[in-house]
Amino acid sequence: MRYLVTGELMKRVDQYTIEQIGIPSLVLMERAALAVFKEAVNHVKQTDPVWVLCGSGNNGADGIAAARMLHISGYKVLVILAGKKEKGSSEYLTQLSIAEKTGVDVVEGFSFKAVECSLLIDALFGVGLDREILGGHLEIMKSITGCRPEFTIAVDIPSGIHSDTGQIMGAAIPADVTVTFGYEKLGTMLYPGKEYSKQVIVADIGFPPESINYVKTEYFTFHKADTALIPKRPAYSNKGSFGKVLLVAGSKNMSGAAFLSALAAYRTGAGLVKIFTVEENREILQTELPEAVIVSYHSSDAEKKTENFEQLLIEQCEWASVIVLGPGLGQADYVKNLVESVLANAYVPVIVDADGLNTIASYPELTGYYTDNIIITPHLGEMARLTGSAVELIKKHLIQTAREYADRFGITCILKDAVTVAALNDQRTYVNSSGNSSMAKAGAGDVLTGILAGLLAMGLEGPDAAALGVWLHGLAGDMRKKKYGDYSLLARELADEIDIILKEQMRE
Ligand SMILES: NC(=O)C1=CN([C@@H]2O[C@H](COP(=O)(O)OP(=O)(O)OC[C@H]3O[C@@H](n4cnc5c(N)ncnc54)[C@H](OP(=O)(O)O)[C@@H]3O)[C@@H](O)[C@H]2O)[C@@H](O)CC1
Ligand SMILES: [K+]
Repeated sequence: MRYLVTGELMKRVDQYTIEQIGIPSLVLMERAALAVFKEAVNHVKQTDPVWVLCGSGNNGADGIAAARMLHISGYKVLVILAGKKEKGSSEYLTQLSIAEKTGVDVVEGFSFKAVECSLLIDALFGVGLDREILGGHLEIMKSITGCRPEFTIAVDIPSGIHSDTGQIMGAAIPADVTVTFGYEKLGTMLYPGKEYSKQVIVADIGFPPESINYVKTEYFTFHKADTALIPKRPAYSNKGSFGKVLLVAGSKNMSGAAFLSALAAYRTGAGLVKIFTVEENREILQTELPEAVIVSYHSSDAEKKTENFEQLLIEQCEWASVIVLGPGLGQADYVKNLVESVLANAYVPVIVDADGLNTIASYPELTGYYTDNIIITPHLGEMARLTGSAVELIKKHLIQTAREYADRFGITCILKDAVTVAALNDQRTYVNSSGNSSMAKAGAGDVLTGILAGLLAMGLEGPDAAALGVWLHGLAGDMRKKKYGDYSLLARELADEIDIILKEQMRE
């Protein structure tokens, strides 16, 4: 697991380390600058022109220190100061004084045109950026990016990217590499900041582990080693040992979503998967996935809410150890009865997706059935319908939107986008770092619900299953992309990749 921080949390880590632990600010800064210097020398020769754009805060101070290291090592470096010197932080003034005494070339402002820059070190704004960039700062950013530096290293975070949301604050400087300090910032994990940051290197500059415990960040992501969280399968077991997944899914002419979700639940390790669907789907699903148990109903009975239908549905809910509600249900009138009955009769984890969510959006009173057993998996459009907010606004505030909705109802909300975030019902927030655009395909969401169901069926706790499921789903996409590229992925192949991930996991 990797901790992530907002700008504010990072400042508190700095502060704690400096004030409580006693490591001087300039010592941290020296290590930060050294990390930037080490990256810089990988990209230029001593004769290449290097520019270091510096703001007047501590991000700028990092930049000046890195410039001094390059200068002492014989590189051709020019420090460009933006903003007012006299407003500079004390570290900035110290670094500037050292740079001047060591003979570093320093200019104030930027007035040259059509000159070459082999490497730009961007130290204009770090986590201190807290408002829209205007005036002189905006001008200098435009002029410098207009010179098209061959390679850019961002110090801590690309200048102009908000460290909490990844949003562009008026303008931003795109980087080829971002050297960030201590912990990765949310702003480099979320789009468009993720794209501006490109490759992110997290440099250890000496923050002691207690500093992150002290600030108690709720944000985290996973990496490869975290697949170890997948429950082991003991030898002395049977199909009942690994949980029973009930999929309430599919409608007339829509069986694909139910199939994909069921397949993924089995591939992830569930012992038994049952699909509760309309009679019209019985044959096709039995043919496509004979391993699944099919229980069917007539939509007319669901519409009338007949006693037999209710009884049948209650029996399925009692049988299940986890329920998926929604894939391919459609939006016919009877679906409301179906969704309501499942929500009312389920006492196990329920993953609500797709038309399950659209139904709740159409009948908001159904949120009255939400319990801490509920995991919802909306994409942006579904989230917009649930909250009444515009997609564009949600996109800009992914974490905040998911968090607010999850907290309001005490549920887990997995908000799916190019970077999926999961506001867990134990207050932690997972920000996904796996996955790629080849997964933007029909059916990929159904595979996710199946993976989540499989993990829950095997006994993983709701919040852990939610985060791990999202991670595995993206990892499957990344593995597939490595083998076959960007374009041709089919959703079912994600389920096949899960198979390979689990096999590797067993080997380790
Ligand atoms: N010891 C430490 O603490 C360590 C810190 N480290 C480094 O420090 C960085 C954080 O430094 P920081 O807090 O000084 O803020 P920074 O990002 O440089 O911003 C500068 C100032 O810009 C201003 N400003 C904001 N928005 C603006 C706008 N739109 N347009 C114009 N001005 C604007 C605002 O000042 P204001 O104008 O509000 O007074 C703000 O204070 C961090 O990212 C890391 O690189 C590392 O070395 C590790 C050790
Ligand atoms: K920066």
